[in-house]
Amino acid sequence: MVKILVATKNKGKLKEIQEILGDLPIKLMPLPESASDVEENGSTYLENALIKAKTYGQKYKLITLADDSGLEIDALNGLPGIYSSRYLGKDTPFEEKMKNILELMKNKDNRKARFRCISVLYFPNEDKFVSFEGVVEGEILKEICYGNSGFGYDPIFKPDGFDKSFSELGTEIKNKISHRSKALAQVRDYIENNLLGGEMIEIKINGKRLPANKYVYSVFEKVIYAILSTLKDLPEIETVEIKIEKKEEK
Ligand SMILES: O=P(O)(O)OP(=O)(O)OP(=O)(O)OC[C@H]1O[C@@H](n2cnc3c(O)ncnc32)[C@H](O)[C@@H]1O
Ligand SMILES: [Mg+2]
Repeated sequence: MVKILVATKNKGKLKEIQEILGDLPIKLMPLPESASDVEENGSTYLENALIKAKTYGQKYKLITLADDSGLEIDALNGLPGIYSSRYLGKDTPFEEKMKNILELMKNKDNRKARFRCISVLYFPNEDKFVSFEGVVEGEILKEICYGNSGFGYDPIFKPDGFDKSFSELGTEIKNKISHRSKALAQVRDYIENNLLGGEMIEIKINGKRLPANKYVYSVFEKVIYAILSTLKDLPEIETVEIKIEKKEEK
């Protein structure tokens, strides 16, 4: 089974990634508790996501998924943006960070904001990566609205089209519309098409189905054809069919 290391130290992020990609036939591996911190000193989300993905991917020698994300507030010229984690200090409680933001936003009419997420999938053997972006537009609320879920700045962010904070809306709704879920939808497509084999090959022998995906098929192609050509010549085998199906678009 394909193993993917989820390179985040943020438990809220990890939980969302597990919820969003959990149904894929892959094994998502969290970082060991002992994994050391990395300094996210890049100047873009992509650079920071790559620092995390490469550091842990090379260390643990696994395909690695990392994301760098942030809350961009128009009235604050895009801040905290890529500094979202470090804003007022990395270990400062989020309540304090949010109170500070609400104070700075006190007299601002323009409350437009967005969460942005850049997800990176890194392949240590080839030293290659793919990256995907997701954005959710919304507004900064006038007060902190805690709900039962979410993390970070969720209690002060209201996505467009809803009248509650991300924390109050709950995980199910957040995971359908969030920046992270939009980036991860593309990660999912990439995994399905490139690591799992997007096309299914179906082999029927005497009408009985023997399914295998394109990856299995590509590895065993020659063997399968050799077996099939042998089977074909056996008197008890009536038909041997090979059908390649395109997976339906979601
Ligand atoms: O780097 P890792 O270990 O993944 O965890 P982190 O919390 O440091 O994550 P980032 O470097 O991506 O920093 C993003 C900051 O923005 C916050 N953030 C990211 N996604 C969020 C979300 O979906 N809801 C609320 N806050 C979020 C998060 O709490 C961080 O403070
Ligand atoms: Mg971080």
